[in-house]
Amino acid sequence: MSAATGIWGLVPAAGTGTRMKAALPKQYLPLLGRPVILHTLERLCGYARLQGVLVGISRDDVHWEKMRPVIFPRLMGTSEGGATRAATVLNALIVLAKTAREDDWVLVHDAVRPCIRHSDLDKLIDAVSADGEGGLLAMPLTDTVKRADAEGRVIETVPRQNLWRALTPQMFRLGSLRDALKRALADGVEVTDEAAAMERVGARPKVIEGRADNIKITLPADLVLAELYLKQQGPAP
Ligand SMILES: Nc1ccn([C@@H]2O[C@H](COP(=O)(O)OP(=O)(O)OP(=O)(O)O)[C@@H](O)[C@H]2O)c(=O)n1
Ligand SMILES: C[C@](O)(CO)[C@H](O)COP(=O)(O)O
Repeated sequence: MSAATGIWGLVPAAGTGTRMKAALPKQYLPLLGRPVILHTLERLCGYARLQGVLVGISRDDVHWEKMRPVIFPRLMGTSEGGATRAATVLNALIVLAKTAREDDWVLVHDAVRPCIRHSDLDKLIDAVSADGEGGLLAMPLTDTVKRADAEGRVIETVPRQNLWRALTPQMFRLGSLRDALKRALADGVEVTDEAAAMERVGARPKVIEGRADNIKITLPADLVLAELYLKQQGPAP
C-alpha cells in the first residue's frame, strides 16, 4: 500500500431493527447507559489509522441530531441511508468519493457491532493492504450446520469445512466497491455484505479470523451479551 493510500471508515446505521422488536432502531438502544452507535463510533473514531468516518443514517432518523456525537475526532458527518444495507453503503461511498481517492481503502463496519477492538482493525488492515484483493473479518464455523425446510425438518447436514461467518469491518478499495455495489443493485441482486458484491465481479476477498466478541446486535439477547463483552473489555478499545 503506497504511503498516500488513505483508509476510511464507513458505518451503515440506517436500519430499522425489525428483528429486535424495540421502540426505536436498535443502533440507538441503550447499552451501558449510551446508545449502541456511540460505542461503535467511539471505537472507530478513536482509531488513529482511519482518516475519517462517515455514517449512513435514514432520512427519517430523528435520533442522530439529539445525540450529536460532536466529541469524536475523525467523524466526518452523515450520508443518506437507503432501503437496504447495500444501498446505504453505496450512497455513503458516493459521498466519500468526493473527499477520498478511488484506490483508497474503505472499512465498512455495522453500527450495531460495538465491541470491535483496535487489535482486530490492525489485523484486518495489515492483512488486506498487503494482499490487495480486499477482505473481511470472519469466524470459522464450529457447530454442525443443518439446512431445514419450512416445517423445521432437517433436509441435510451441510459440511462445515472451510465455512466462515462473515463479520465486519469488510475492507475494499473505494472505487471497486462502489462499482460492484452499483452493479449488484442494477442487477436486482440484494447482497447482505460488501464481500458478496465484490465476489460477483470476480474478487476473492480474504477472510481474516476475528474475535468472537465482535457480535452484531440483532436480537434482544445480543444486547445482554454486548454489555458483558464491553464490561469484560474495560476501557481499552
Ligand atoms: N437499509 C439499511 C439496513 C441496515 N443498515 C445497517 O446495516 C447494519 C446491519 O444490518 P441489520 O443488523 O440487518 O440491521 P437492521 O436492518 O436494522 O435489522 P433488521 O434486519 O432486524 O431490521 C446495521 O448497522 C443497520 O443499521 C443500513 O444502514 N441500512
Ligand atoms: C454485514 C454482516 O454483518 C456480515 O455478517 C451481515 O451480512 C449483515 O446482515 P444484516 O441482515 O444486515 O444484519
